Amino acid sequence: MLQLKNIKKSYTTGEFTQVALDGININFRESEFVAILGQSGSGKTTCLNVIGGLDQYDSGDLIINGKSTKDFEDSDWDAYRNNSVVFIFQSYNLISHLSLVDNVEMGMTLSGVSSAEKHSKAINALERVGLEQHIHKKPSQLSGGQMQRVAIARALANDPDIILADEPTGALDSQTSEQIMELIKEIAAEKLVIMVTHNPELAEVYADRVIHFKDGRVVEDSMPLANQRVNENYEIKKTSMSFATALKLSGKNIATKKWRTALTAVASSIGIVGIALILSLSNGFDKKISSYESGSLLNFPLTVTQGISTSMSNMTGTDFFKEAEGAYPEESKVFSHDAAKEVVVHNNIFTDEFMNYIKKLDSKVLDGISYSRNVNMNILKSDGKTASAVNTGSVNITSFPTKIDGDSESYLSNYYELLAGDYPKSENELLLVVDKFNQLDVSAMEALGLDYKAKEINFEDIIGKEYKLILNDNYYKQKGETFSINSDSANLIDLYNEKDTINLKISGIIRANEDVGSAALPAGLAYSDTLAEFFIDNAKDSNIVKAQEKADYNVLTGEVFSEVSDNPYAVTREKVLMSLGASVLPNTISLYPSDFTGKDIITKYLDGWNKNLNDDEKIIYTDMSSLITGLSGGIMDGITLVLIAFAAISLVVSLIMIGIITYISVMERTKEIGVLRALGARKKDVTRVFNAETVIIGTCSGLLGILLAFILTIPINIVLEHLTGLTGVAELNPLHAVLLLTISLSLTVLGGFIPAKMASKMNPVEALRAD
Ligand SMILES: Nc1ncnc2c1ncn2[C@@H]1O[C@H](COP(=O)(O)OP(=O)(O)OP(=O)(O)O)[C@@H](O)[C@H]1O
Repeated sequence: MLQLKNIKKSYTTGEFTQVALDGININFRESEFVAILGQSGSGKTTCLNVIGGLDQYDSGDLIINGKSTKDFEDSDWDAYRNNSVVFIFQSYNLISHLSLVDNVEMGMTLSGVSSAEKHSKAINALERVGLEQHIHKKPSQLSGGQMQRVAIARALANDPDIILADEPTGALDSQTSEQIMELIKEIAAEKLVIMVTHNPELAEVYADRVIHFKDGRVVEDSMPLANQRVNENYEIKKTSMSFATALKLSGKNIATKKWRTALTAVASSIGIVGIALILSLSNGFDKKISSYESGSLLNFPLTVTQGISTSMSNMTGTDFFKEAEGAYPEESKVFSHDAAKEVVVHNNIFTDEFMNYIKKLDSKVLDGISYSRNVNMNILKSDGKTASAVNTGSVNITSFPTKIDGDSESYLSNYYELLAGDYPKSENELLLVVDKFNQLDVSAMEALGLDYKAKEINFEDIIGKEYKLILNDNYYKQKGETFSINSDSANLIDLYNEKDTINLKISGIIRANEDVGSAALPAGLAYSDTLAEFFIDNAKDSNIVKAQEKADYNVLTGEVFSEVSDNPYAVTREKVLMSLGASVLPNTISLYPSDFTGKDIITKYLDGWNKNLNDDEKIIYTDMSSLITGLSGGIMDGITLVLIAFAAISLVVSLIMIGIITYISVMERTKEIGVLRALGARKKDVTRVFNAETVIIGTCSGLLGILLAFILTIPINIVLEHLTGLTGVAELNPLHAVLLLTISLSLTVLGGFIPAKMASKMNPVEALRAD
C-alpha cells in the first residue's frame, strides 16, 4: 500500500549539507506494526515526516496505493495528511485551549464531517482509549499517558490508513508505555502503524517488523515485502476549513486570554470612540444650524409680488439696478451716488410662463411655496339660526405653504405641531393656526363664529366646525347697475342653506414648532391654495366678474374709479376684479428655501428668468433674509475634518497594535499551527484562523467603540445643554455607526494580515518542534 523508492533528503544549513535520508527503499503492508530503530540522527524522524507529507523528499518517489506523489501539489499533500495519515507525537501535540472532544474532532472538522457524526466518532474513539469520563477536560488537566491516549483517539477518530508514531512512549514511564503500546498494537491489527523508537525491547515485544536505520539508510529489515498489492480505488478527498470553524477555534483561543483581548479591544476602540463622537457632534451641530437657518428663512421667505412695488435695491436680490462697479474698490477715489436711485420702483407682471417656471423649481432646495391671492372668497359661518360672512378684516385667512410637488403635510409637519385633529386631506378642509400661547384674538374668534366670550375653548369644540363657501353667482345678485349680496336681510341663513354651496370644515389645529418660533402663518384660518384655485376657476366666468370687466365703476358700490394711478391705496378695476376672483394669477408668491445654500440656488434660478429680458419685462423679488447671514456649514465641515484626522491617528496606532498582538498570537500558537498542518489544514486555513482572530477583535473593538461613544453622548449633551442651552446636540447617525464598525473591522484585519500570512508560511515540522 505504501512504497518508498530511493527516497533522498538532505538539509543545507549555511555551507553545510546534512544528508538525512540516503536512498530509502521500503514496501509497507496494508496492516502491520513496523518499528524503526536506529541511532540518534540516523534519519528516522525525517523518514516519518516524509511519509506523513509534513516534509518533502528531494528525489525518489513515495507511492501510495500505486499512485506516485512526484507531481503532488500543496493541496494534494494537505488532503493526503488529512485523509490517509495521522501522527502520534512524543510530546502529544494537543491544542491546549480546546477540550478533549474538540481536539479529537479537529481532523474531522478539517475534512468537513457533519457535527453530529464528528461528535459520535470522537466519543467512540475516546471510549476506546478509556477516556470517556474526561471528555470535557482540557489537555492541561490530564496526565502524560492520558494525553497520549487523546492523541491516539484523535488518530483513530479520523480513520486513517496509516498511523505514524514518533516515539509515542518517549515521555512516559514503563508501565504507562506498555499500556500505550498495547493500544497501538491493537490498532495495528487493522491499519499500517509505523513507529519510530529508541527502545529495541518495546520494538521486539510489540512490532511485527523491525527496520534498522543507519546514516540515512536501511541496514536491516526483519520482514521485507517484495511485491506491492495495489488498491486501484484510492482517491483523496480535498480538505477545507470553514470560516465558522476558524472563528470557533480562535474564539476558544481568545477565551483563554480574556484580559488581553479585552484590553486590546478597549485600546483599539479609542480611535473609533473619538471619530464617532466627532461625527455625532458635527452631525448634531449641522442639524441645529440648518434648523436655525430654515427657522429664520421661514420668517423671511423670498417673495415675488405682482404689480408696482417700491423697495430698497439691496432687498431685491437682482442687481440690474446696481450702479457701483463692485464693493471694496481698489481705486483711490470717492464716488458720488444718488440715494434716491436706490429705491426701486418696478412693475412686476406675472405671466402663465412665469408661473410654470416657478413650478419647475427643484423641490430639494425649496421647503415650501405659498401663493397669496387678494380674492375675497365668500365664506359664511352659522350658528344654526343665523348666518353671516366671515369678516376677512378681522381674521387672517391665508393659504398655507405646500411642497412644490404638492405635499402640504410634509411642509406643515416640518415646522408645525398638529395640536388636534388631522392635516387637511382635501381642499374642503381648513386648519386653525394658533400662536405659541395657543391664543387667538377675540375679534378673530368672533369673525370665525367661535365663542369669543369664553376664556377658553376645548380643541374638540373647534375641530369639525363648519363653514360654507358660496360661489359668486349664488352670492351676488344684480340690481340695476350694481351687485349686492343675494339676501333680503342681514341674516344670510337662506344663502347658507342653499344647495349649491361648498362645505368647509376645520380639520385640525396647528401651532409653529418651538425651534421655529414665530412662523409664516399668522394666527387664524389656513386653507389650501387648491381651494382658492377652485373658487377662482368658477368665479372668473361669473356674472359679477363679467360685469366688472366691462364697467368703469365699481359694480359693488357704484363708485367711479379714480384717475390717480400712483396712489397705491386707490381702488382700481384690477383690484376689484382680483378680489372677485377674476385672475388666476396670485398676488404674491412666497418661496421658503430649505437653507441658505438652497436660497442661493433659488435666487440664481429667479435671476435666470430675467436673463435676456427687457427691463420692464423683468420680475424682481424681495429677499428680506439678505439681512441675516447664513452660518457657513463649510466651517463646521472643516473643523470636523481636522478633528477626524487627529482621531484617525489613534486608529493607525491601533492598527499597528493589532499587528503586534496578532504577531504575538502567531508566536504563541506556533505549535497549534504545526498540529493543524499535520492534521491536513491548508496554508489558507491557517491564515483563516488568524484572520478569524482579528475579525473577532475588530468586531469587539468596533462595537465597544460605538457603545462607548453612544453612552458618552449622554453626559456630553448634558454639559452642552448646561453651557449653551442647546438640547440633544450629540447624536450618532446609525449610518456612521455602521461605517465605523466596518472601518474598525477592516483596519484590524489589515493589521493582522501580515502575521496571519507569516503563520501560514511556517514549516509544519519546525512549527511542531516549537515549545
Ligand atoms: N530541519 C533540519 N535542518 C537541518 N538539519 C536537520 C533538520 N532536521 C533534521 N536534520 C538533520 O538530519 C539528520 C536526521 O535527523 P532525524 O531527526 O531524522 O534523526 P532521528 O533519527 O530522528 O534522530 P533522533 O532519534 O535523535 O530523533 C540529523 O543529522 C539532523 O541534524
